[in-house]
Amino acid sequence: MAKLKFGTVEETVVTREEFPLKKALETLKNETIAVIGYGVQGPGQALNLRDNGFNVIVGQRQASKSWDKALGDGWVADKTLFSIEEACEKASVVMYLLSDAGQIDQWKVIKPFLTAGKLLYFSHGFGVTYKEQTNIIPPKDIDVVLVAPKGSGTSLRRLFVEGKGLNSSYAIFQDATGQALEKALALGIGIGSGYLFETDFRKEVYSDLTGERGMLMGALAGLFEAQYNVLRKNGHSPSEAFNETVEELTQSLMPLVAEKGMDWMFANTSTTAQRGALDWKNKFRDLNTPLFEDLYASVASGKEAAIVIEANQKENYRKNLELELAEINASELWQAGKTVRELRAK
Ligand SMILES: NC(=O)C1=CN([C@@H]2O[C@H](COP(=O)(O)OP(=O)(O)OC[C@H]3O[C@@H](n4cnc5c(N)ncnc54)[C@H](O)[C@@H]3O)[C@@H](O)[C@H]2O)C=CC1
Ligand SMILES: CC(=O)[C@](C)(O)C(=O)O
Ligand SMILES: [Mg+2]
Ligand SMILES: [Mg+2]
Repeated sequence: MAKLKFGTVEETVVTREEFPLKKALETLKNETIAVIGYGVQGPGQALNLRDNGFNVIVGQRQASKSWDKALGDGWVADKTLFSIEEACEKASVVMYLLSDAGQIDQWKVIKPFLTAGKLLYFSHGFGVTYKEQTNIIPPKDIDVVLVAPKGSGTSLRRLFVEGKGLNSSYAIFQDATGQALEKALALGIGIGSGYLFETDFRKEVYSDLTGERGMLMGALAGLFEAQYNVLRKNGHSPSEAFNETVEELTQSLMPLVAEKGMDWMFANTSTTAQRGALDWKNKFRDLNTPLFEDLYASVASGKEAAIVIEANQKENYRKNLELELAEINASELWQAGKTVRELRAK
């Protein structure tokens, strides 16, 4: 495993060069891999494994949208597509990719199939870390590992089809067979990860929940709204407010950050922008640090997990979520975005 310097800190990273697909296939050649759940990660991981030549089947609740999606992707009922129970029975590797709430609900169903020597795989540290709330306590005589793609299952699949890879983190919670690490890395390569970063279950879930509630999704969405509203209140048109809040960020500036970092983005903007942004950066950092501290504490205390679990148990959860998303879509900000996107020159 490669030791790479991140700033001054050395970390373990697994590369496709040292763990090529051939080695991954060899490692798992006697395994039947069942991907349980066909929502967002399920399809991405299952299709990449299938295309990479692994022996993979899908387990999914029948009479559901996800079941139909699996059929549409070429999984065949009673051949490669089964009920959750049947798939778990056939499998030696169970990839538990139901929603985190679904995992709690179905744990009693899959647990009897987790017999000695099998491997249980997660893409999140949620279930195991918050065990007081989830009751997900794996039997002692199985391997328990995690490979968590750092992005949407949709991106995992898209990048794979383009011949690229999405990076993932990996962790070993339990090594009953002595082969847990080898198998976890083989699965990580098999699902189409580019590079694999070492972590543990707790760190994965704390950082992931912080990231998605914070910068990656919650903070981003909230800051968009705040700036857009202020511009609109001061008489700017929707297109102007949208362009200066979202469009320029996604189309021009973030690609520069992705390419070569923040100083590179700054270096490619005007001196006027640079001076002002460098000063305001510190104000935004200092004002938001306490909010991020609150967020991390809420994650670490298990409060965020409790909120998710409770919300997901509500009968009308999906419907309410759709209403919330529809409300965002209907807002002037995102309606303006729709028109602006149509005006992108091809
Ligand atoms: N969405 C993503 O791109 C990412 C997800 N993850 C993790 O991967 C895992 C899977 O997440 P997603 O793909 O987002 O899940 P999802 O929310 O798309 O749901 C996956 C499947 O769970 C099934 N399901 C839900 N509740 C059920 C129940 N009570 N009984 C039976 N089946 C049920 C649904 O039919 C669906 O096929 C989670 O641990 C998540 O945190 C990790 C990285 C990114
Ligand atoms: C896509 C991803 O990595 C997230 C945001 O953490 C998630 O979907 O849970
Ligand atoms: Mg997440
Ligand atoms: Mg994530």
